[in-house]
Amino acid sequence: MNMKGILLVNLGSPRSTSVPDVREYLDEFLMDEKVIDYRWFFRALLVQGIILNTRPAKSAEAYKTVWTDEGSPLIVITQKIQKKLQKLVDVPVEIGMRYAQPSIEEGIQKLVNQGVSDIVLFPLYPQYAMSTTETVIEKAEEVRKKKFPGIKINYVQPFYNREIYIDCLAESIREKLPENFDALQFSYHGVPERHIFKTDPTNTCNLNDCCTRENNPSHQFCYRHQCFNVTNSVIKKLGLPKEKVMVTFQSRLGKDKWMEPYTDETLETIGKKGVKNLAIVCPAFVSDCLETLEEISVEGKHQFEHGGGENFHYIPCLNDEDRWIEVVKTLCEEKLNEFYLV
Ligand SMILES: C=CC1=C(C)c2cc3[nH]c(cc4nc(cc5[nH]c(cc1n2)c(C)c5CCC(=O)O)C(CCC(=O)O)=C4C)c(C)c3C=C
Ligand SMILES: [Fe+2]
Ligand SMILES: [Fe+2]
Repeated sequence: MNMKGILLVNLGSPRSTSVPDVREYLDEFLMDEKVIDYRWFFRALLVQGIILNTRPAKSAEAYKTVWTDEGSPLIVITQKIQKKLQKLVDVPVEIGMRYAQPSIEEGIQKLVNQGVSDIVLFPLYPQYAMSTTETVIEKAEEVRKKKFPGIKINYVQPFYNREIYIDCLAESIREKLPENFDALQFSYHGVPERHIFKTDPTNTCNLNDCCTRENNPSHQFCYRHQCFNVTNSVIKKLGLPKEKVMVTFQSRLGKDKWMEPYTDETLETIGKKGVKNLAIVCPAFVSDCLETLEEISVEGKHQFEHGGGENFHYIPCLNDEDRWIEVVKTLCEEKLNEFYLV
């Protein structure tokens, strides 16, 4: 029988906080056609001609504020998930990053070296997006065809609507919610609106009410729907009234129209509208990273306080919580078992 293994894939971080390492990372990341979806010439003009002149120095400073002795939080947490999962399953578990190191190719190579030929690859993103799930699968398929034509890869699908995940997220939030809060803000990583239209094979999403309607055919590929779906399912489990909940989108880059409302603008204004005590959670990320630890916990807190808010409470990601590792195990095992059916 073929030997099986698991590859956990996350986004990736720079090798270090030095400006050249951050530049190299941003170059690989932003030159991905699934992230900045312009034609090569215009993408290169924007990324290599403009963004890489100024952004690496700014991002390097931000990375320095979250970096730990062990390295980037995103990588360190992914390694912790790997170690905990390895204790629960009897097949090898490795990690790979979509950008920088350890690469998806390195992760697959480590599994192959242990005799694995049937791989369950888990993109660690709850919601589908062209710039996350889709680019991971495309890259893994490219690597498989070029370097490992004899192996099989079975992909764990976005799990935004899986009850085990929603239960886990809701419980994690419930434990960390402060006693008194005026609002709970769900801040998801944003994407340009164009990305949603581009990946909608049904052409039925208009980024309006349809994203919250039941059974619209575009939901499988609509990041906006999947964010609302997570929010609604979680608040139902928590028994929170809708009036106390906000959904916003963070981390926009460039001049395109990104999904609204924007997290930073919301944080600047809600204090004056009476939200003095705020809890905020970021369910587009399963592990804490630059975008949660710096953009939300530090910058977001300043924005909120600047706009008249008083108590800002950041709720960490699932990271290596035991109940989340159980969810990862279940989702991987479902896909491992599918190999027996083929
Ligand atoms: C056009 C640009 C970007 C799109 C589209 C995008 C989508 C997207 N990203 C994540 C998750 C993460 N992004 C992270 C950092 C980050 N993202 C962008 C740009 C886009 N992301 C940039 C330029 C950066 C780098 C940092 C910076 O300069 O601000 C991270 C953190 C990485 C880390 O090392 O900690 C994550 C995670 C999702 C989920 C997503 C679409 C849904
Ligand atoms: Fe991003
Ligand atoms: Fe939609």
